[in-house]
Amino acid sequence: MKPAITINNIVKFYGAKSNKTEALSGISFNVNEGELFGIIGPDGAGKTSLFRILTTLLLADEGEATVDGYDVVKYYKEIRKRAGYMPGRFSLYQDLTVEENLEFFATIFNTTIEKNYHLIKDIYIQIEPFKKRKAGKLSGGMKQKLALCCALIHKPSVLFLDEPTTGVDAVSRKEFWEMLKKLKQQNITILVSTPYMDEAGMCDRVALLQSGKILSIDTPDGIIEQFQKDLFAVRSSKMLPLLNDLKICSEVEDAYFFGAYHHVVMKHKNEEQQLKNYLSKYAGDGLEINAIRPNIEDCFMALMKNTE
Ligand SMILES: Nc1ncnc2c1ncn2[C@@H]1O[C@H](COP(=O)(O)OP(=O)(O)OP(=O)(O)O)[C@@H](O)[C@H]1O
Repeated sequence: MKPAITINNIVKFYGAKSNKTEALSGISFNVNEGELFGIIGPDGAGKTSLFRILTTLLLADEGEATVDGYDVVKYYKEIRKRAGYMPGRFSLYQDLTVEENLEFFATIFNTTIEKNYHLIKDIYIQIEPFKKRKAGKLSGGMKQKLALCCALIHKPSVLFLDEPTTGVDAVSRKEFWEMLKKLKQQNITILVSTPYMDEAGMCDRVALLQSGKILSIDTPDGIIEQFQKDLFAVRSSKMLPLLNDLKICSEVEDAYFFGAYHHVVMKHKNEEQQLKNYLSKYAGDGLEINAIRPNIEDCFMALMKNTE
């Protein structure tokens, strides 16, 4: 399969020599044509820096990258025609209406809303009733839909979406991913970043990014399969002392809060009985110990622990 994006050993620093931040430490990976590829990482992982380099808004200090076959430095003008970019913040003109924002983005790309309406139709009809409303007065979910329409209006072949679902409610987040799946069917390559691990499952492949380094790249199932340890969800009515006890248990590799439970990673296989014995003092406090399958967040936690 032909890569739509190639990233080869990209390094990015900020600040003067004495106070340097290494935002990206030699990142390399490819995104295939028509792929929905997710970059999952917490705040400060380097997601925005990478997006700005790929969309030709920032120069890397080392390495090369191409988008749609074009080098991001030499052929930046070509890339600007071919890439759609939805930055995390400030992509809309708050004082322009919905309609005016869309018209503005169509005009700067020398096209019209009519010409590419088919691309945005499914998304735009959801905000059309509010087309006379100023963007600044829209809800988070509506802003997100409008920003996506604006990024699509010039018919890009590659779409860069930087944290499009941050600060958006759970229903709108789900709807947004459904929209991305539909766009993928139109053979648009999508690189999307998110701090929400639960969104990883919606991507064809994901890269887990932490402190400018890639911890793993694989399909969501592939990442989960790499997790080879026994994992338990544990709870009782005394969650804090329970966590403290788990953290000092010699058989436990890691223990952390996870919703209503603690997730407990064991050092060795088949030690459920040892865990039960160790936690027996919580038997009268509604102790529950369930063996579970890891999710992406567990994998991320384990990978981060390995790089500490
Ligand atoms: N202009 C800048 N000057 C100095 N440091 C910067 C600058 N931009 C980013 N950084 C630092 O580089 C690192 C990566 O930031 P980046 O914004 O790329 O990450 P991110 O994953 O997008 O996180 P966030 O969602 O918080 O923006 C962080 O440590 C950040 O503080």
